[in-house]
This record gives sequence, structure tokens and C-alpha cells, in this order.
Amino acid sequence: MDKLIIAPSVLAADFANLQKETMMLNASKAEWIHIDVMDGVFVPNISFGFPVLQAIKKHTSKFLDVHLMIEKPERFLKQFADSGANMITVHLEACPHIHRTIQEIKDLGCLAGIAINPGTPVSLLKDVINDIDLVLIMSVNPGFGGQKFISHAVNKVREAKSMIQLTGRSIYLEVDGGVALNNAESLIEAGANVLVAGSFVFSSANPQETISQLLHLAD
Ligand SMILES: O=C(CO)[C@H](O)[C@H](O)COP(=O)(O)O
Ligand SMILES: [Fe+2]
Repeated sequence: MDKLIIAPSVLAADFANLQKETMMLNASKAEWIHIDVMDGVFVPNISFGFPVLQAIKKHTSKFLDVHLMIEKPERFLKQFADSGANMITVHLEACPHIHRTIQEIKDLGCLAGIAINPGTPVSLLKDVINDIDLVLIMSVNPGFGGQKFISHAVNKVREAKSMIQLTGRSIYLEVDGGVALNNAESLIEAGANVLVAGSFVFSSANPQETISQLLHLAD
């Protein structure tokens, strides 16, 4: 699984024109669409929930990568699966029974990911790495788009890549937060194969071209 995937985050899209933004992504080289769900408890911000996911699903056949920044995500997994999620990623910091939560996501027919905050060590993934489909390294403190990239994330990607290689399995290694052309190359070199990009894509003059530029870095 060495191919690079770009996952634009609709957190940075124009919410009043979500259909148009989704169609724009449909016509782009982005394979995934990243959906940031925030509850105002796990993170100090509220974004959106099921109705927005359902609305996007109605207009796309792209892979929907749902990033849950919510406390006790196990309460809502079925609703996210029923609303069209393909991947459900929960935060390790939000799940006291992470192994059970991962099994529940898989039982719902979705791929399962675990995200870790900038202050959480990669080593804490050791006992669940064999059960998951994706590791998400946060390169900002979650809760807001448009923040500055924390460069230590590159070291964490390298560490996660080694851990993944030891499993012998294909596991997506995703980075989220402040990703742009000036840091994407080092992330790819370190082993990332899914790059989330919100403001860098949506605030650019030509988002489709920006997605292609990020993809070309892998060549
Ligand atoms: O999970 C997130 C924030 O918690 C977002 O996915 C992330 O911030 C993407 O936005 P940007 O590329 O603008 O940083
Ligand atoms: Fe995200």
C-alpha cells in the first residue's frame, strides 16, 4: 500500500455550498473525503454530525474517512456507519475500552482507525496495532482547522511506520493537521500514505490543482 491518498477535510469547505464542494472533490484526484466530527467536549469546538455526513454521502461515491473527535464514540458508531462512513477513526485518548470499540467498528462493516494527539506516544498503539486498519498521527492539537503544523509529527510517523512494518499487514498511516506542500514531502518520506489537508486545499485558488500537486510529491 505505497500509493499516496489525499483526503481533503470538508471542515474547511463552504458549508453553505456543500453539494458544490463535494462535486468539486468528486472531479479531483482525491480518493478520500475526510469528515471531522467534534463534540465540544473532547475538543473545544463543535463541527457537525450525522446529517452533514449523510448529505455528503448523497453526492459522492468517494471513500468517507470519518474522524471522530468525541468522548465515548462507542455511543454513536452505528449511526456513523449507517450514515455512510467507510472508515471510522476514534481517538485513543477518548476510549477507555479501545479494543472493544475497534471490534464494534469492524462488526459494523467499516474499517477502523485510531488517532493519537500530539502529546500521546506512538508506543501506546502496540497492543492494538494488529487490530486496526489505520493509524492517524495528529500534527496539530485537534479541534480546529488552519493551525500550524507540529513538526515532531514527522518523527512519530517514522515510529508508527516501523511498528506497522513489524505487523506485516497493510495499515494506512495518515497525518492530519496543517499539512501543506512544505511539509508533505517529509511526511511521505517518513512513511505516511494518507495526507489530510483542509485549509491548504480549500483556501487555495484551485483546490483540484492543489490536490494534484500534493499527489505528485509521491512520484
Ligand atoms: O482534525 C482536524 C482538526 O482537528 C482537521 O482534519 C485538520 O485540522 C485539517 O485541517 P487543516 O488542514 O486546515 O489543519
Ligand atoms: Fe481530522
